[in-house]
Amino acid sequence: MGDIVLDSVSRNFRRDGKDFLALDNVSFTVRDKEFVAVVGPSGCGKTTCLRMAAGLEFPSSGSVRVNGKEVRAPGPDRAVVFQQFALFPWKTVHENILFGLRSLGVGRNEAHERIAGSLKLMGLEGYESAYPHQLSGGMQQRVAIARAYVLEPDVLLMDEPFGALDAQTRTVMQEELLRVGRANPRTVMFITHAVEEAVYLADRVIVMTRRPGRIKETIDVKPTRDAERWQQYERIEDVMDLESFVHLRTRIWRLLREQHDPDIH
Ligand SMILES: Nc1ncnc2c1ncn2[C@@H]1O[C@H](COP(=O)(O)OP(=O)(O)OP(=O)(O)O)[C@@H](O)[C@H]1O
Repeated sequence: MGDIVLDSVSRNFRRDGKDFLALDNVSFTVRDKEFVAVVGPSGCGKTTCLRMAAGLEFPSSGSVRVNGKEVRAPGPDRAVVFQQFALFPWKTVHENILFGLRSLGVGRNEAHERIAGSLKLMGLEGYESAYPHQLSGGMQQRVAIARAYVLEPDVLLMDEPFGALDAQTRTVMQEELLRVGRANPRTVMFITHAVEEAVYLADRVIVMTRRPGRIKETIDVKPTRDAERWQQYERIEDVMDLESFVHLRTRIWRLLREQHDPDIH
C-alpha cells in the first residue's frame, strides 16, 4: 500500500537575494498502484513536487505524505529514477543493483534471486557483469529502473526517465515500462515534457501552470484506455493512432498552450 498526497503545498525559493514562489497551493493525490504523470511548462515546479515526495526537498507550507506518513527524509519505501541514469560507472550491472539491496540488509541468496528477477523483468539477462560504459543509453536506463524495482518500493518516483534517450529507444522503453507496470504494479509519479508519453503511460495526467506552479487540470486517461481497450495493441504507434488517444493528447496540448506567458508578448 502506498499513496502520495500533496496537500496545499507551496514552496518559496530564494534567488538573487529575493524570494520567489515556485509552487502555489498545489494539492494532488497519487493513489495506491496508480500511475500519474505530471506535465507542465519548464520551471513550473514538477521536479520540486517529485523531490518533496522523495524527501529531498520540503514545502514552505502545506504537507507531503506518503503512505499516510509525513515525508521527512528519503526512505526505502520510495525509489527514484532520474533522467541521468546515475549508475556507478566503476560497478558492474549486478553490483549497481546490489548496492541498494545491501543497504536494506537483504541477505546474499535473496539478493541474487531478486537481482536475477529484476534483470529478467527488464530484458537484461546476460549483462550482469557488464559495466555501464559497455551498455547503450537505453540499457543503462533499464538498469536504473531494475535497480529501483528490485527494492520493491511501494512508490516509484520517475523524473523524465527517458528524457536523455533517442526517439526509438524511448519508444521501446515506454512499451517496456507499460509491460513491467502491468506485471508488477506500483504507485508511480512520473514527470515528463512529452504529452504523448504521459497519455500512453498514465492513468491520470496532471497538467500544471507556468510558474508559480499550480494545478491547471487533471485528465483521467484510464476510463478511456479501458473503454477503448488500448491494451489490445502491443505497439505504441497503434495506440497513438486511435481517435481516443489523439483526442486526449490534443486536450492536454491545448491546456499547455493556453497558458499566457507574461514574458512573451
Ligand atoms: N534549490 C533551489 N533553489 C532555488 N531555486 C530553485 C531550487 N530548486 C528549484 N528552483 C526553482 O524553482 C522553479 C521550479 O523548478 P523545478 O525544477 O521544480 O521545475 P520543473 O518544472 O521540473 O522544470 P523543468 O521541466 O525545466 O525540469 C524553477 O524556477 C527553479 O529554478
